[in-house]
Amino acid sequence: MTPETLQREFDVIVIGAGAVGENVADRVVQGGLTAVLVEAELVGGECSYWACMPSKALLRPGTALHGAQTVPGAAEAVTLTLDAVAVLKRRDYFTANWQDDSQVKWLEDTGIELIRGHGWITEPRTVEVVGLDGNTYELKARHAVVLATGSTPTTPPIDGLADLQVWGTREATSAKEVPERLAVIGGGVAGSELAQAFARLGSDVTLVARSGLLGTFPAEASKLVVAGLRADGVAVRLYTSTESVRENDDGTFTLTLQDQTPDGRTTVIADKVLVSTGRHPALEGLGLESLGFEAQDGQPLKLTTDSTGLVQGLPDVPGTPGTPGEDGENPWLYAVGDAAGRNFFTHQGKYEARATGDAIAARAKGELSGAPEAWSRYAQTANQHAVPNVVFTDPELAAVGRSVEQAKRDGYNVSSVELPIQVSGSSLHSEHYEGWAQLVVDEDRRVLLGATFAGPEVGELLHAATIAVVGEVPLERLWHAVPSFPTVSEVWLRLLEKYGL
Ligand SMILES: Cc1cc2nc3c(=O)[nH]c(=O)nc-3n(C[C@H](O)[C@H](O)[C@H](O)COP(=O)(O)OP(=O)(O)OC[C@H]3O[C@@H](n4cnc5c(N)ncnc54)[C@H](O)[C@@H]3O)c2cc1C
Ligand SMILES: NC(=O)c1ccc[n+]([C@@H]2O[C@H](COP(=O)([O-])OP(=O)(O)OC[C@H]3O[C@@H](n4cnc5c(N)ncnc54)[C@H](O)[C@@H]3O)[C@@H](O)[C@H]2O)c1
Repeated sequence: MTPETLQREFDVIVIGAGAVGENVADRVVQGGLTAVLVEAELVGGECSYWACMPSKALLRPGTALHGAQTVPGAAEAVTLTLDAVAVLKRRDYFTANWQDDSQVKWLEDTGIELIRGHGWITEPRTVEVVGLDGNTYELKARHAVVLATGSTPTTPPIDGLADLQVWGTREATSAKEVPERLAVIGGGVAGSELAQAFARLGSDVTLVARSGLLGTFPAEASKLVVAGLRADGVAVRLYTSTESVRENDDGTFTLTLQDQTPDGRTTVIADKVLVSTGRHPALEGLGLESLGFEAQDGQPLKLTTDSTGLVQGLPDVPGTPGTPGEDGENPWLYAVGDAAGRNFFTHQGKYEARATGDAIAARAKGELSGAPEAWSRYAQTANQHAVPNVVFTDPELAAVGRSVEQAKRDGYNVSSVELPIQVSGSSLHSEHYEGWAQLVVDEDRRVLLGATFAGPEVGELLHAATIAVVGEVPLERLWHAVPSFPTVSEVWLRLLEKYGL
């Protein structure tokens, strides 16, 4: 067939069909508008195929086995090692073998149109797509264009690295074999989770972190994860920088590391190197320069959005229809999820998507003008107060809201209360259960600003804290939320008692 140029018009164009883009499109269609999703790869995006789902599928069997190994009676009944082939097979199931048919079916059922190809903005409210079918699409949006393009790994400036075929998180989460020796560069969430997953699958893992591990968490919490990784045989190298990476003749890699010891330089040899040193919004090649946005100081381009996801600072081009006036009327460009650069979590991106989709529909119907009220369905207010975050290592880390330091920086009159988790529920859970919990309190209002938990399976404790933070539940009322006996949640009671209630 001869390639064609096809012109189409929709109420809303969403570029990027990850979990976040899908949710924006869903909400605008529920709001009575038409929507098209433009997707260059797989519908479902990073989370479904190369991030959350496969990484958790790789981790869960190890956590289940370790759980059984730490409970007398069960320990005697289980073997000591995972069946790596079966684990990889289960991971393949959770990624649907990297096929997006079921997600495409959901789009069809929901009334969302899909155009496969790379899209970019050519002028206000106009997106061009080079379709994977060979056609070119010129799309016009009556109401909004939404950037839900996700994020891109940030490559660290390590000598030699740029020339080598190393793993990023995509290669690690979709690995077909377990490497004998794996070196992980980056002590953040992805590095910690994947180091443990591969160690438990049988790799000899070295994890190199230039500072502490999981440095956004309180040290008492992250040190439990360091201990957990070391117990699994991971060589955790903290406060160590990677000077260079070289490929050897036999296809292995040599990392030269610098630590803080006097003659602090060592080498590590690995069969695979995983680089997991953070991500930045995927905003390149989207035509944003044509709208006047430019990257600053050699850093990747970053956008600023308001509480509805509306991109701020869109230059007003006189005489161009569809550009916002100085008072912000006629808004049309939004960014959500990883592309918005605020949080890099699927759940929070989907939350942003729901608010943005509803705001677009409400603005189109004249039901919303200007900025929405905080905590209304159109505002991403939780982004400022209560972003939940679980690290799925074993033990897990779970946090929501402000840390003590953040709360002080934001001008709150802060106190905190901390405890090791030692309740009947934790001792029943497993032998030698080790955990730690912290509440961060706004002393002026006597409400929670944040909470952190560390320990086996504490991720499931987090939502109670999220509700308390979002609900601004006074501590005196929280006292009446009685945790069941004998659950690990009894740590809430101990924390409130220690606080003085
Ligand atoms: C290893 C790993 C594990 C993770 N685990 C978790 C977890 O357990 N829990 C959690 O909450 N978060 C987790 N995350 C983060 C989570 O994956 C992201 O926050 C989430 O995927 C962001 O969703 P998104 O829709 O914004 O972007 P994406 O999922 O990246 O989707 C963006 C889509 O846009 C498409 N696209 C980009 N540019 C264009 C273009 N110009 N034209 C057409 N299409 C385009 C891409 O192909 C992609 O499909 C993890 C991340 C990693 C790396
Ligand atoms: N469970 C989850 O929710 C989950 C799991 C994995 C990833 N994610 C998300 O994906 C994103 C990417 O994960 P990530 O672990 O790559 O990012 P991250 O920001 O969590 O960690 C990056 C780490 O790399 C280190 N680093 C940065 N530059 C470096 C350099 N030049 N040399 C050595 N170390 C360097 C940082 O100090 C940091 O510890 C995160 O923002 C996270 O939100 C979430």
